[in-house]
Amino acid sequence: MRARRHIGGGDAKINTASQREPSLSKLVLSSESLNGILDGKRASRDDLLQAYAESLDDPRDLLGLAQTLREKNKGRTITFSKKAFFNAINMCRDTCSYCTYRAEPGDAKASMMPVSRVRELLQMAKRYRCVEALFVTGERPEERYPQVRSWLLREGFSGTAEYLACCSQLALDEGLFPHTNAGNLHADELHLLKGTNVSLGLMLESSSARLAERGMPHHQAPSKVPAARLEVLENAGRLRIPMTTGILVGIGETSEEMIDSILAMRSLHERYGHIQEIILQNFQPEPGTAMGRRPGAQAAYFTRAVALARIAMPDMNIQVPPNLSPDSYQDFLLAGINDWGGISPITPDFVNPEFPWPQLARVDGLSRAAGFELKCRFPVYPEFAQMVPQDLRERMLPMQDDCGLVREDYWR
Ligand SMILES: O=c1nc2n(C[C@H](O)[C@H](O)[C@H](O)CO)c3cc(O)ccc3cc-2c(=O)[nH]1
Ligand SMILES: C[C@H]1O[C@@H](n2cnc3c(N)ncnc32)[C@H](O)[C@@H]1O
Ligand code: MET
Ligand code: SF4
Repeated sequence: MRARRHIGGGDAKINTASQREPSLSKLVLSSESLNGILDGKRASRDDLLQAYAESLDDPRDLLGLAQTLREKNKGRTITFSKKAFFNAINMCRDTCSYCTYRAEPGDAKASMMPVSRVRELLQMAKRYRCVEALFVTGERPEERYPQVRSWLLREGFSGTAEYLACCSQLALDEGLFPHTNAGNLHADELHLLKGTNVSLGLMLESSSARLAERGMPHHQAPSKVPAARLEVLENAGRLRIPMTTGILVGIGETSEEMIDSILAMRSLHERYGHIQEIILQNFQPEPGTAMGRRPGAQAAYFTRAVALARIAMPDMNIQVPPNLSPDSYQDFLLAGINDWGGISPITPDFVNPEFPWPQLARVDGLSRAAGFELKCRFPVYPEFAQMVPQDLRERMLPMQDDCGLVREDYWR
């Protein structure tokens, strides 16, 4: 027997959305398991597999439930981070077949940012009233390239982590808040960076070891073996570091593997309580890479992945970057997201350089038209700020509003 239930009928809070999605105001969930989740039951693996399978015929229940859970837990706020992207060192020990970020020493796009250039860009970022300094590097570049090691030594550092700690301190001194994603780091490196970063990032990408097999995207990327990524994320949990993680959708995983990846992130958070947000990144083929002629993640599949993440983790912060879906990103507001991630007024997305950031005014307008209020957050979400060292937290106070977000008069 299938349970039927009406939710949200006549509820003023979903009026705007129902203008875009007329079915929502009289949402009927036709499966018993979805109704249970709506009532607060934790979604099981079978629930998610079934919800996905049923959504192939008609996605409305899946999306309706995701949107309702989002509203219940996150209200009508959509956040973003006003950031500058520091392409710190883009040489990399690994080679992922989707990646156009990595460079060989001597390439025109090779980057090793001297501390002096980092400081200049920080000052410009501050003039544009950015809040976040996002530091990104390849995977342990000095282990593969002697040129990188000797450059680091000339700059006065024994390795990439030490260099990043110095860059992060500079960011704090210029009034920005660092968030570093340098790939897999050892526990002592995580500990070092916790001292200067309000959060760290490490994409799980996928929990499927199959993707590291011959002919698959992570075959030449030992750091992307799921056990290795999960170990770093666990170490970060033991160190109580607010972590951003996420998955890359559409790189050859099955829908079952995509669901297992979502569950792997949920399990980490249930054990350590430190996953502050989950990024769902849709694969976009980049010219010149091994996967450059593959199709990008299919929009309908990706949207289901977003909704499943919300259903698996009703109160998680869930992010989709707007630049990778330039014509349709506003649709993800109705699939359960509550964050747009970093948007930069001054630097490109070095990972997907073909995809410029949208203008803030446009993101603001589209969010508002869908019934959501755009707010600027720090690279650490308010509910995770208590995990941040006291001295860093104090630096946030003057820029902070009553909710722990960035004051309007600072960023607008
Ligand atoms: O908030 C984050 N966003 C991260 N992002 C998202 C990024 O800011 C953009 O939203 C996407 O690159 C959009 O293309 C990354 C994007 C990359 O392409 C590569 C690495 C990252 C890493 C992070 C990260 O650690 N934290
Ligand atoms: C920094 C993050 O960027 C993502 N990433 C790397 N290459 C691509 C691509 N072609 N399309 C989308 N995301 C990508 C990965 O998830 C990586 O972890
Ligand atoms: N190399 C790191 C990773 O893949 C971070 C940057 S990827 C462009 O996790
Ligand atoms: S995605 Fe990260 S690990 Fe993979 S090749 Fe690019 S820089 Fe290296």
